[in-house]
Amino acid sequence: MPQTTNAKAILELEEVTVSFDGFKALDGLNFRMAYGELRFVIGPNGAGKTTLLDVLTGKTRPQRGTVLFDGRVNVTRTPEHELVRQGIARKFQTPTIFPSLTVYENLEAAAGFREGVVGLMGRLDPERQERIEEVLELVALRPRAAVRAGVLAHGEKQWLEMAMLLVQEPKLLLLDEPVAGMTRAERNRTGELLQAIASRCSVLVVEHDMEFVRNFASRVTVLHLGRLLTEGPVAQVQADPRVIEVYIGRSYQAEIAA
Ligand SMILES: Nc1ncnc2c1ncn2[C@@H]1O[C@H](COP(=O)(O)OP(=O)(O)OP(=O)(O)O)[C@@H](O)[C@H]1O
Repeated sequence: MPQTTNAKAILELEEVTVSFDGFKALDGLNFRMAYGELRFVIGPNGAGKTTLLDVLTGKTRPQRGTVLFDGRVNVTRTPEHELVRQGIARKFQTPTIFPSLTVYENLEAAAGFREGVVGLMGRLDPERQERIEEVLELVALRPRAAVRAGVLAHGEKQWLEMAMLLVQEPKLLLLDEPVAGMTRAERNRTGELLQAIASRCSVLVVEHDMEFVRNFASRVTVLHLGRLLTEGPVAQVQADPRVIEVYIGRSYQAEIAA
């Protein structure tokens, strides 16, 4: 019943407040995301973007507000490892791959990880092998499957790490500045990849690179001072005077109008 599924939110935050010694990194934040969305979150430095990701993974616990994942998981009261098990995956900027293992072995290790199976020593069942094959295809790393991960290019390492998260079949993938340090070609490939990934799971991307956001985002959320400033299609958000205002003095010409 796709209609029902689409209507349901993968994420629902209500009035979420996170204070650090009285300073509100998130200040009554309301945020909703539907299943299958590729959502970009932008905002000036200190807007609360990283704090939002920290709340979603259970790393930071809000003082106020509710966070509901998948219509049933009370995020603020669930241990971090349980949130991973429930399907929230986060990719940090620095890849955490095993450099001395091949691309395929990295994926085997990741595929075995979720169920506590020792993927490196034993054989994976056919279902997991099939999942690895599928994901290799998706991230276009099939030709590199036998290559040691340590020698991959920067972009390829990032895609491998995304693939390692995808073989664990998350419901929600959180990405923190996925294109930082990438070449233009790598950024374009990553944009296409994120759109493809969104057909398998919901994706929330925190991003600074405005050109990338313009090229690949459909729906954008703008945070400012720990609150939701505005939200909507990328063109509408870019033209919003409030968004222009908060970016002025922060290289607006370079970041937004380039
Ligand atoms: N552990 C902490 N202790 C104290 N203050 C913190 C802590 N974590 C974040 N902050 C503050 O909360 C505010 C929001 O930080 P956050 O990192 O979420 O912003 P951001 O939007 O991710 O910014 P950036 O784009 O610079 O990464 C900042 O002013 C930051 O200094």
